[in-house]
Amino acid sequence: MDPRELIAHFHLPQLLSFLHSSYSNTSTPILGASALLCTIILYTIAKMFGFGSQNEFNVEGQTVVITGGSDGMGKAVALELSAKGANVVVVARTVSKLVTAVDEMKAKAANIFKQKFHYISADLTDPVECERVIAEVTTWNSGAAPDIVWCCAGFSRPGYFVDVPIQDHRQQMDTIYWTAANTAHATLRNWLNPVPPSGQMKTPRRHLIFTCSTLAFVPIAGYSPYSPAKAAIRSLSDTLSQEIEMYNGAYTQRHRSDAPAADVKIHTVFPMGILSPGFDNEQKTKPELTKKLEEADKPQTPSEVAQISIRALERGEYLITTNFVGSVMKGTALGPSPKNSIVGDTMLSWLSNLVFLQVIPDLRSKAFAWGKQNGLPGSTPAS
Ligand SMILES: NC(=O)C1=CN([C@@H]2O[C@H](COP(=O)(O)OP(=O)(O)OC[C@H]3O[C@@H](n4cnc5c(N)ncnc54)[C@H](OP(=O)(O)O)[C@@H]3O)[C@@H](O)[C@H]2O)C=CC1
Ligand SMILES: CCCCCCCCCCCCCCCC(=O)[C@@H](N)CO
Repeated sequence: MDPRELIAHFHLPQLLSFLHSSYSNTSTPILGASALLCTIILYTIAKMFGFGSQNEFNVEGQTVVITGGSDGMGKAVALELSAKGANVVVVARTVSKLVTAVDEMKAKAANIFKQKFHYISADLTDPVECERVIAEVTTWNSGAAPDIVWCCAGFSRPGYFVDVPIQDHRQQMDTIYWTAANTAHATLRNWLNPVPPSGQMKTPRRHLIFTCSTLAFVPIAGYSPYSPAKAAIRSLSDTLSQEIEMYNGAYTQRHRSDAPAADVKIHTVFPMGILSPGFDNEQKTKPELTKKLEEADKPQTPSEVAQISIRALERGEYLITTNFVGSVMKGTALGPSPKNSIVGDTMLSWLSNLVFLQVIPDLRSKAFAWGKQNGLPGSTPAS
């Protein structure tokens, strides 16, 4: 509903008299507790919609590196950030797609005279290539390190565990986990390099962003080559979000001892299905059972996913989901990860844990019924 409509239907005097009549017989402690509860809920809702908070992800004039920036979600992120005034470098292997992405970014730029765009072709499964990318970006950026690095490279090769050749499982770990870990390693080695007090300049907070999948939270049969690599990224993200605090603590003392050049924040985005070239490709090998189990997913366009993720970064979120089902999947697996909001995330996890009491047995029984009905994959079904 349009918020203006809501306001139009809102009659304050009636509401006040209703509240007065319902509370006139209530004791003071109950009134106090209710007021406190309402305040907490309103505060949480206001926070969730970003009211009253400043932009935690201002990209105007910043230099951003996006791996996998030539296609799908990565390219959509590149276009959004270009429209917001960022300088953008896209990194992937295929040059032709990179050239197109740069042309599209130029067309979307907020101010083409101020912003600059670049591409680097690299296979990020190779850590040496990741070091080269960060060095090349720094040279291109007049000697300054990038301000934001967003790891989007990766694709999914679904299939049943035993049917997928073991080298394909290893390759998924390379393209999903290692492209992200190599990029993070090269980036953080650059960002966290100690700078003496005399060399410190006013540098805005830097952001390292991983792109995961809600499959890192919830298992779905047919994704065994992919989900473990995404779960590993989530674990890396959680560990780094703690480890980085040591550097951020040292940064507060930069006036008197060696410290990194800037404060650093880690984030991870967990999309559901994205209608990308990668998605079209994975549909070709995806088992029918997997398609059935992920029926609750209504894939989003790359630009929707990019816009929703950027808005969440602007609110300063850490683990980011892009729709309701994704949030429920996160809620059941939140565990020890840092929260975006203590009240909101705690309530979400209670709700999700109740929902998942039913969801996991349901997914398993669907798999069982599938085998009973269709037999082994590739074999002739019983008549
Ligand atoms: N599509 C989906 O349904 C979902 C995707 N995700 C994740 O979101 C991210 C984006 O996915 P999607 O939009 O589908 O992307 P696409 O598959 O459409 O594009 C993938 C991008 O990554 C690049 N890339 C792949 N391998 C490498 C490599 N070894 N080195 C450098 N670049 C590489 C590709 O370029 P090139 O091949 O030229 O190198 C391309 O730019 C991925 O991490 C994916 O796992 C998460 C949830 C759902
Ligand atoms: C109310 C809550 C109910 C929850 C039900 C759970 C249903 C599971 C949906 C699984 C969706 C998986 C999308 C991942 C996409 C992805 O990462 C791949 N396309 C790889 O690229």
